[in-house]
Amino acid sequence: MNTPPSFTTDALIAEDIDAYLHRHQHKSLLRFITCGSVDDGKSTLIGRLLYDSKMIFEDQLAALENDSKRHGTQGEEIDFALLVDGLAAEREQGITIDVAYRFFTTEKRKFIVADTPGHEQYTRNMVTGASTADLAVILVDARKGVLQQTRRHSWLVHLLGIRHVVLAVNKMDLVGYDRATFDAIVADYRAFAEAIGIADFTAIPISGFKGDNITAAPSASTPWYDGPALIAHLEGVEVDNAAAQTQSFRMPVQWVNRPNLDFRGFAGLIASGTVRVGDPVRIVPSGKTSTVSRIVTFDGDIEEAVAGQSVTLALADEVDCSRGDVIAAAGDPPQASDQFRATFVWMDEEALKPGRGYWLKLGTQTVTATIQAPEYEIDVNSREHLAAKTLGLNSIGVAEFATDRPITFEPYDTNRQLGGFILIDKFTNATVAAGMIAFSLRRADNIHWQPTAITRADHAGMKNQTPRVLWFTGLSGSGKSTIANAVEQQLHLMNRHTFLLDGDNVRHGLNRDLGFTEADRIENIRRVGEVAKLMADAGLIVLTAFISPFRAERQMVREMLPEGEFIEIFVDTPLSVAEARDVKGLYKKARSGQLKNFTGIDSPYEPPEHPEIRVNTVDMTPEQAARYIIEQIMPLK
Ligand SMILES: Nc1ncnc2c1ncn2[C@@H]1O[C@H](COP(=O)(O)OS(=O)(=O)O)[C@@H](OP(=O)(O)O)[C@H]1O
Ligand SMILES: Nc1ncnc2c1ncn2[C@@H]1O[C@H](COP(=O)(O)OP(=O)(O)O)[C@@H](O)[C@H]1O
Repeated sequence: MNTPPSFTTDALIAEDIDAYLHRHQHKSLLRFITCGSVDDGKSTLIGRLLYDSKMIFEDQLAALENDSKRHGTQGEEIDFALLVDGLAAEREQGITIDVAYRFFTTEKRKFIVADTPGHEQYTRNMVTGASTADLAVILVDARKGVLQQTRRHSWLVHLLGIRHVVLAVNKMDLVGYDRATFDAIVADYRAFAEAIGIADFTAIPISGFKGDNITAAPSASTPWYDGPALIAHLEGVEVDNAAAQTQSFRMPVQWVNRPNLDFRGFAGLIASGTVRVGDPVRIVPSGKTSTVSRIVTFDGDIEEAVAGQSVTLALADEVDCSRGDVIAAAGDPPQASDQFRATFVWMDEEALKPGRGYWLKLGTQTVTATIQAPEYEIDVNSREHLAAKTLGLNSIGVAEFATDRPITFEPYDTNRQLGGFILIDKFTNATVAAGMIAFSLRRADNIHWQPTAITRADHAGMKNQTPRVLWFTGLSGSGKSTIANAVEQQLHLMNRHTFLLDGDNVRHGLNRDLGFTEADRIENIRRVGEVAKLMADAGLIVLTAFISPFRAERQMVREMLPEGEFIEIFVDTPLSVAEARDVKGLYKKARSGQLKNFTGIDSPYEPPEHPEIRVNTVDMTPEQAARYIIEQIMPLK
């Protein structure tokens, strides 16, 4: 029989508070998640863990006893599920809908458990809970065995890099503690686990409700079971950074610590490996090398530090290194690339927009990333690959990513911290996806930025002007082309070197493969932005006349250019006026349903919030509007 683990008692708090706190501070921490369906008894199990570890305060306990009598499903006994299903809304629905983090502790270890919902739609919450966990407890109802949901959760757990899995076969009391039932479920799960690459798992027959094999094993009802109790297993499982410590040294720089002129250090959390004073290191992506001269911590200098420690490194040489860089073992640095392939989970109500720029955060790095249309979506139930043009809420897919500057990373399989990222919508600031990098694309490794001898300043200087991009935006028929034409003519008369890129014309050549879906419009503007940038690099004053209906893409082009070079001109013509003009008869077609996705009718237009210039074509003639614009942009030099 395994020795039952001893939970912390409150006695020590009263006797010697310092000893109590010291003991708690120096215990290791295990983060784990529980996955299971609403009825698998997950909340009851967590409630029991909290209850048995005495981490519930007295008043909460009293409330629990009251609540159990009122709402509980367990008669006069305490309903542990109520402890966990804290939210009123959840109680009403009878399901757990968000990730709840609970803390408890035993004599040997501290625990943070993320309770993730089992409900079909909530992949997002599950991913959130799993992203920081070292272990997953997958609950199965002994009466039902391995279900679709068990398989889905197990696959996600594996995908997210959790390498320790406990299969908790719950409600054994309801199957008469039958060994054959338990063995059959374990055999069934083993076959599945092997197929998806879960190398090993620990199966434990339990009853969260009755308490069997939770704190002591074997329980009197399962004399045939010779494994550990759940708590003993959680206390003993080796998840300290053993693996991370054997890998090569990497530390993403969080900030540069410069308290005075004599000291400059780079602070961060060591993601993997070991670093010693005197070690040669390389800074990625710059590639500069140096040697560690000091390792400074809160408690003074140390000779050696390992994965999981927060330290400040001082280097022997004055090298450029700032937030977002990674300091790594000189002989085995991680890669830096601006194109890679990744698996990602979409977590926003609004679907992925291929081609749009999102903030990508990886460790301490933040860059702009654009995502191509997914190569495929993965059916989380069957793991089949499905064709997909985008990803919606809770979908998982694989796609190629491109970033505006190289980021330093490692494949997620090797290093969760340097391979995992999130995507953030630039306008709403919502976290819209979580992803795992698979590998850098070879084409990114083989394409290098070629420095040219004649710079953009040389080009502009030769033309004796400052490059600009005059970006006209507005509804179809608002007057973009007419006014842009008039502006170009006037600039031409002033001996400026200009070029006008017009929507209709570009769509006949460079962009003739694009239509008017959201994704095509995003790609249209991306390409036009790139061309406008090249022309500005050549020293030209570029005028563009595209509807460019989305703020995000206009912002993307703005960010591609040096500050002040992008001038957004909003041709602010009301829809009714543009429609009345109907130069090309397109509004008529759109209204009659012959033309789909027409801007302003059944496709959105997002007006600029802070355009540099706004022209009102109701009050101004095209010539007046053009003159007004010229006045605004003068002196152009
Ligand atoms: N569905 C639909 N919606 C909007 N516009 C349509 C559509 N179908 C064809 N056209 C014609 O294409 C011109 C707009 O192309 P753009 O490249 O400026 O559009 S976008 O910026 O990609 O949204 C636009 O030209 P302008 O009238 O000069 O704006 C239209 O003539
Ligand atoms: N004040 C004005 N500014 C611009 N265009 C005007 C104005 N008043 C009338 N128009 C007419 O509106 C139409 C605008 O068409 P166009 O310039 O092709 O718009 P867009 O390029 O935005 O689709 C033209 O026929 C133009 O003569």
